Amino acid sequence: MTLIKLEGLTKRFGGLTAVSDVDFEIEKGKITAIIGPNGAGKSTFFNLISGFHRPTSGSIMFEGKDITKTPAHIGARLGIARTFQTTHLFERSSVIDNVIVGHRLRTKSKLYDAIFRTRREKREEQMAYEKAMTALEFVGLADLATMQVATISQEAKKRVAIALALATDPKVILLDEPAAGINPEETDGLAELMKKIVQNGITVCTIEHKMQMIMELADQILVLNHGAKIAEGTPEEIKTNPTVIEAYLGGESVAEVI
Ligand SMILES: Nc1ncnc2c1ncn2[C@@H]1O[C@H](COP(=O)(O)OP(=O)(O)OP(=O)(O)O)[C@@H](O)[C@H]1O
Repeated sequence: MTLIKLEGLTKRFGGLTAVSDVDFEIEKGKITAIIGPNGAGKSTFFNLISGFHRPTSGSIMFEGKDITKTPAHIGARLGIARTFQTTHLFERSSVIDNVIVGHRLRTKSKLYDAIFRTRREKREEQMAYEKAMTALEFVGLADLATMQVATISQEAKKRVAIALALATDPKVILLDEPAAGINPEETDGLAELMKKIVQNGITVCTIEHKMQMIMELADQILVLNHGAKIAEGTPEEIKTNPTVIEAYLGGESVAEVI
Protein backbone atom coordinates (compact mmCIF):
# COMPACT_ATOMS: atom_id res chain seq x y z
CA MET A 1 0.00 0.00 0.00
CA THR A 2 1.27 3.44 -0.90
CA LEU A 3 1.84 5.88 1.96
CA ILE A 4 3.47 8.74 0.04
CA LYS A 5 3.06 9.32 -3.67
CA LEU A 6 5.26 11.79 -5.52
CA GLU A 7 4.54 12.94 -9.03
CA GLY A 8 6.83 15.09 -11.13
CA LEU A 9 8.53 16.35 -7.96
CA THR A 10 10.87 19.20 -8.86
CA LYS A 11 12.86 21.72 -6.84
CA ARG A 12 14.95 24.45 -8.41
CA PHE A 13 17.29 26.76 -6.58
CA GLY A 14 17.83 29.58 -9.06
CA GLY A 15 19.31 27.93 -12.11
CA LEU A 16 20.09 24.65 -10.33
CA THR A 17 17.60 21.79 -10.41
CA ALA A 18 18.23 19.91 -7.17
CA VAL A 19 15.30 17.49 -7.64
CA SER A 20 14.09 16.89 -11.16
CA ASP A 21 10.71 15.47 -12.13
CA VAL A 22 10.76 12.52 -9.71
CA ASP A 23 7.86 10.05 -9.67
CA PHE A 24 8.04 7.67 -6.73
CA GLU A 25 5.87 5.82 -4.22
CA ILE A 26 6.89 5.07 -0.65
CA GLU A 27 5.27 1.88 0.55
CA LYS A 28 3.62 1.74 3.94
CA GLY A 29 5.32 -0.50 6.50
CA LYS A 30 8.52 -0.88 4.48
CA ILE A 31 12.08 0.41 4.63
CA THR A 32 12.87 2.64 1.65
CA ALA A 33 16.40 3.87 1.04
CA ILE A 34 17.38 6.90 -0.99
CA ILE A 35 20.87 6.63 -2.40
CA GLY A 36 22.98 8.58 -4.86
CA PRO A 37 26.30 10.41 -5.13
CA ASN A 38 27.03 13.62 -3.22
CA GLY A 39 24.86 16.45 -4.42
CA ALA A 40 22.35 14.06 -6.04
CA GLY A 41 19.45 15.81 -4.32
CA LYS A 42 18.74 13.37 -1.48
CA SER A 43 18.50 15.94 1.32
CA THR A 44 16.42 18.25 -0.84
CA PHE A 45 14.13 15.33 -1.61
CA PHE A 46 13.63 14.81 2.16
CA ASN A 47 13.11 18.52 2.71
CA LEU A 48 10.35 18.47 0.11
CA ILE A 49 8.53 15.50 1.62
CA SER A 50 8.76 16.92 5.14
CA GLY A 51 7.58 20.36 4.05
CA PHE A 52 10.80 22.26 4.77
CA HIS A 53 10.96 23.22 1.10
CA ARG A 54 8.05 23.83 -1.18
CA PRO A 55 8.35 22.09 -4.55
CA THR A 56 8.81 24.23 -7.65
CA SER A 57 6.41 21.85 -9.36
CA GLY A 58 4.93 18.40 -8.94
CA SER A 59 2.81 16.95 -6.16
CA ILE A 60 3.10 15.08 -2.87
CA MET A 61 0.25 12.91 -1.66
CA PHE A 62 0.26 11.51 1.88
CA GLU A 63 -2.34 8.86 2.66
CA GLY A 64 -4.22 10.03 -0.41
CA LYS A 65 -4.25 13.71 0.68
CA ASP A 66 -2.47 16.42 -1.25
CA ILE A 67 0.21 17.87 1.06
CA THR A 68 2.27 19.59 -1.63
CA LYS A 69 1.93 23.00 -0.01
CA THR A 70 1.78 21.85 3.59
CA PRO A 71 4.46 23.40 5.81
CA ALA A 72 6.69 21.24 8.00
CA HIS A 73 4.88 21.78 11.31
CA ILE A 74 1.59 20.65 9.80
CA GLY A 75 3.33 17.73 8.09
CA ALA A 76 4.70 16.73 11.51
CA ARG A 77 1.19 16.73 12.95
CA LEU A 78 -0.02 14.59 10.07
CA GLY A 79 2.64 12.05 10.96
CA ILE A 80 5.75 12.88 8.92
CA ALA A 81 8.85 13.11 11.09
CA ARG A 82 12.42 13.63 10.01
CA THR A 83 15.70 13.43 11.84
CA PHE A 84 18.36 16.10 11.65
CA GLN A 85 22.10 15.83 12.00
CA THR A 86 23.25 15.31 15.57
CA THR A 87 24.77 18.79 15.43
CA HIS A 88 21.20 20.07 15.84
CA LEU A 89 21.00 18.69 19.39
CA PHE A 90 21.43 20.98 22.39
CA GLU A 91 24.75 19.71 23.71
CA ARG A 92 24.47 21.26 27.16
CA SER A 93 20.97 19.98 27.84
CA SER A 94 20.04 16.53 29.03
CA VAL A 95 19.02 13.79 26.66
CA ILE A 96 15.42 13.85 27.87
CA ASP A 97 15.14 17.63 27.60
CA ASN A 98 16.28 17.44 24.00
CA VAL A 99 13.55 14.93 23.23
CA ILE A 100 10.93 16.93 25.14
CA VAL A 101 11.80 20.11 23.25
CA GLY A 102 11.49 18.21 19.98
CA HIS A 103 8.07 17.02 21.01
CA ARG A 104 6.92 20.39 22.35
CA LEU A 105 7.83 22.12 19.13
CA ARG A 106 5.19 20.02 17.50
CA THR A 107 2.45 20.19 20.12
CA LYS A 108 -0.25 22.74 20.44
CA SER A 109 0.46 25.07 23.34
CA LYS A 110 0.94 28.66 22.29
CA LEU A 111 3.03 31.32 23.98
CA TYR A 112 -0.08 32.39 25.91
CA ASP A 113 -0.33 28.94 27.48
CA ALA A 114 3.33 28.90 28.38
CA ILE A 115 3.14 32.27 30.12
CA PHE A 116 -0.07 31.68 32.03
CA ARG A 117 0.58 27.98 32.63
CA THR A 118 -2.86 26.90 31.55
CA ARG A 119 -4.16 23.47 32.38
CA ARG A 120 -3.63 22.45 28.79
CA GLU A 121 -0.01 23.51 29.11
CA LYS A 122 0.55 21.41 32.21
CA ARG A 123 -1.17 18.45 30.64
CA GLU A 124 0.95 18.76 27.53
CA GLU A 125 4.11 19.07 29.60
CA GLN A 126 3.37 15.81 31.38
CA MET A 127 2.46 14.15 28.10
CA ALA A 128 5.65 15.39 26.48
CA TYR A 129 7.70 13.91 29.31
CA GLU A 130 5.97 10.56 29.02
CA LYS A 131 6.29 10.50 25.24
CA ALA A 132 9.97 11.40 25.49
CA MET A 133 10.63 8.66 28.04
CA THR A 134 8.79 6.07 25.93
CA ALA A 135 10.79 7.10 22.87
CA LEU A 136 14.06 6.88 24.82
CA GLU A 137 13.15 3.42 26.07
CA PHE A 138 12.32 2.39 22.52
CA VAL A 139 15.72 3.45 21.18
CA GLY A 140 17.51 1.90 24.18
CA LEU A 141 18.57 5.11 25.90
CA ALA A 142 16.37 5.22 29.01
CA ASP A 143 19.47 4.87 31.20
CA LEU A 144 21.02 7.98 29.66
CA ALA A 145 17.93 10.18 30.01
CA THR A 146 19.45 12.60 32.50
CA MET A 147 22.94 12.70 30.93
CA GLN A 148 24.13 15.83 29.22
CA VAL A 149 24.16 15.29 25.45
CA ALA A 150 27.77 16.54 25.24
CA THR A 151 28.91 13.55 27.30
CA ILE A 152 27.29 10.73 25.32
CA SER A 153 28.73 8.84 22.32
CA GLN A 154 28.09 9.75 18.69
CA GLU A 155 26.03 6.59 18.30
CA ALA A 156 23.89 7.51 21.31
CA LYS A 157 23.37 10.98 19.80
CA LYS A 158 22.11 9.31 16.63
CA ARG A 159 19.61 7.44 18.76
CA VAL A 160 18.56 10.66 20.50
CA ALA A 161 17.88 12.19 17.08
CA ILE A 162 15.69 9.19 16.25
CA ALA A 163 13.92 9.35 19.63
CA LEU A 164 13.15 13.00 18.95
CA ALA A 165 11.37 12.06 15.74
CA LEU A 166 9.61 9.07 17.34
CA ALA A 167 8.26 11.21 20.18
CA THR A 168 5.97 12.93 17.68
CA ASP A 169 4.10 9.65 17.00
CA PRO A 170 4.95 9.59 13.31
CA LYS A 171 3.49 7.37 10.62
CA VAL A 172 6.68 7.74 8.63
CA ILE A 173 10.14 8.62 9.82
CA LEU A 174 12.70 10.12 7.45
CA LEU A 175 16.24 9.35 8.57
CA ASP A 176 19.06 11.48 7.22
CA GLU A 177 22.21 9.34 7.15
CA PRO A 178 21.61 7.60 10.47
CA ALA A 179 24.80 5.54 10.24
CA ALA A 180 27.24 8.27 9.19
CA GLY A 181 30.30 8.55 11.42
CA ILE A 182 29.78 5.43 13.50
CA ASN A 183 31.59 2.08 13.55
CA PRO A 184 30.39 -1.19 11.92
CA GLU A 185 29.12 -2.70 15.15
CA GLU A 186 27.11 0.42 15.96
CA THR A 187 25.84 0.44 12.38
CA ASP A 188 24.43 -3.05 12.94
CA GLY A 189 22.72 -1.78 16.09
CA LEU A 190 21.09 1.04 14.16
CA ALA A 191 19.97 -1.36 11.44
CA GLU A 192 18.27 -3.40 14.17
CA LEU A 193 16.61 -0.26 15.46
CA MET A 194 15.25 0.54 11.99
CA LYS A 195 13.79 -2.96 11.77
CA LYS A 196 12.19 -2.47 15.18
CA ILE A 197 10.66 0.84 14.05
CA VAL A 198 9.10 -0.84 11.02
CA GLN A 199 7.88 -3.76 13.13
CA ASN A 200 6.06 -1.19 15.24
CA GLY A 201 4.10 -0.03 12.23
CA ILE A 202 6.13 3.07 11.36
CA THR A 203 7.30 3.39 7.77
CA VAL A 204 11.01 4.13 7.43
CA CYS A 205 12.64 6.14 4.68
CA THR A 206 16.39 6.64 4.97
CA ILE A 207 19.21 8.40 3.18
CA GLU A 208 22.34 6.37 3.64
CA HIS A 209 25.76 6.04 2.10
CA LYS A 210 26.60 2.72 3.74
CA MET A 211 25.79 0.41 0.88
CA GLN A 212 26.20 -2.89 2.64
CA MET A 213 23.74 -1.84 5.32
CA ILE A 214 21.23 -0.61 2.75
CA MET A 215 21.47 -3.72 0.62
CA GLU A 216 20.72 -5.90 3.64
CA LEU A 217 18.03 -3.70 5.11
CA ALA A 218 16.00 -1.91 2.45
CA ASP A 219 12.83 -3.26 0.87
CA GLN A 220 12.98 -0.71 -1.92
CA ILE A 221 15.67 1.69 -3.11
CA LEU A 222 15.40 4.95 -5.01
CA VAL A 223 18.54 6.08 -6.80
CA LEU A 224 18.97 9.77 -7.54
CA ASN A 225 21.64 11.32 -9.72
CA HIS A 226 21.80 15.03 -10.54
CA GLY A 227 18.34 15.34 -9.01
CA ALA A 228 16.71 12.80 -11.31
CA LYS A 229 15.52 9.29 -10.55
CA ILE A 230 17.78 6.92 -12.42
CA ALA A 231 16.49 3.69 -10.90
CA GLU A 232 14.18 2.16 -8.34
CA GLY A 233 13.78 -1.39 -7.17
CA THR A 234 14.80 -4.03 -4.70
CA PRO A 235 18.43 -4.24 -3.54
CA GLU A 236 18.98 -7.14 -5.98
CA GLU A 237 17.63 -5.09 -8.88
CA ILE A 238 19.67 -2.03 -7.94
CA LYS A 239 22.90 -3.99 -7.52
CA THR A 240 22.76 -5.21 -11.08
CA ASN A 241 21.28 -2.12 -12.75
CA PRO A 242 23.81 -0.91 -15.37
CA THR A 243 22.68 2.75 -15.14
CA VAL A 244 23.24 2.71 -11.39
CA ILE A 245 26.62 1.05 -11.76
CA GLU A 246 27.72 3.63 -14.31
CA ALA A 247 26.31 6.76 -12.67
CA TYR A 248 26.57 5.97 -9.02
CA LEU A 249 29.82 4.10 -8.98
CA GLY A 250 31.46 5.80 -11.91
CA GLY A 251 31.68 2.49 -13.74
CA GLU A 252 33.88 0.86 -11.07
CA SER A 253 33.71 -2.84 -10.56
CA VAL A 254 30.52 -3.07 -8.63
CA ALA A 255 30.39 -6.33 -6.86
CA GLU A 256 32.67 -5.34 -3.99
CA VAL A 257 31.32 -1.83 -3.64
CA ILE A 258 27.65 -2.68 -3.37
N1 LIG B 1 18.98 25.78 -0.03
C1 LIG B 1 19.70 25.59 -1.15
N2 LIG B 1 20.00 26.64 -1.97
C2 LIG B 1 20.70 26.44 -3.10
N3 LIG B 1 21.15 25.25 -3.52
C3 LIG B 1 20.90 24.17 -2.75
C4 LIG B 1 20.16 24.28 -1.52
N4 LIG B 1 20.06 23.04 -0.98
C5 LIG B 1 20.71 22.21 -1.82
N5 LIG B 1 21.21 22.88 -2.89
C6 LIG B 1 21.93 22.30 -4.02
O1 LIG B 1 21.13 21.26 -4.55
C7 LIG B 1 21.94 20.15 -4.95
C8 LIG B 1 21.47 18.91 -4.24
O2 LIG B 1 21.85 19.03 -2.87
P1 LIG B 1 21.43 17.98 -1.75
O3 LIG B 1 22.01 18.45 -0.47
O4 LIG B 1 19.97 17.75 -1.81
O5 LIG B 1 22.18 16.67 -2.24
P2 LIG B 1 22.52 15.35 -1.43
O6 LIG B 1 22.29 14.22 -2.38
O7 LIG B 1 21.79 15.32 -0.16
O8 LIG B 1 24.07 15.51 -1.16
P3 LIG B 1 24.98 14.90 0.03
O9 LIG B 1 25.03 13.42 -0.14
O10 LIG B 1 26.31 15.55 -0.25
O11 LIG B 1 24.37 15.35 1.32
C9 LIG B 1 23.38 20.53 -4.65
O12 LIG B 1 23.97 21.02 -5.84
C10 LIG B 1 23.25 21.62 -3.62
O13 LIG B 1 24.33 22.52 -3.68
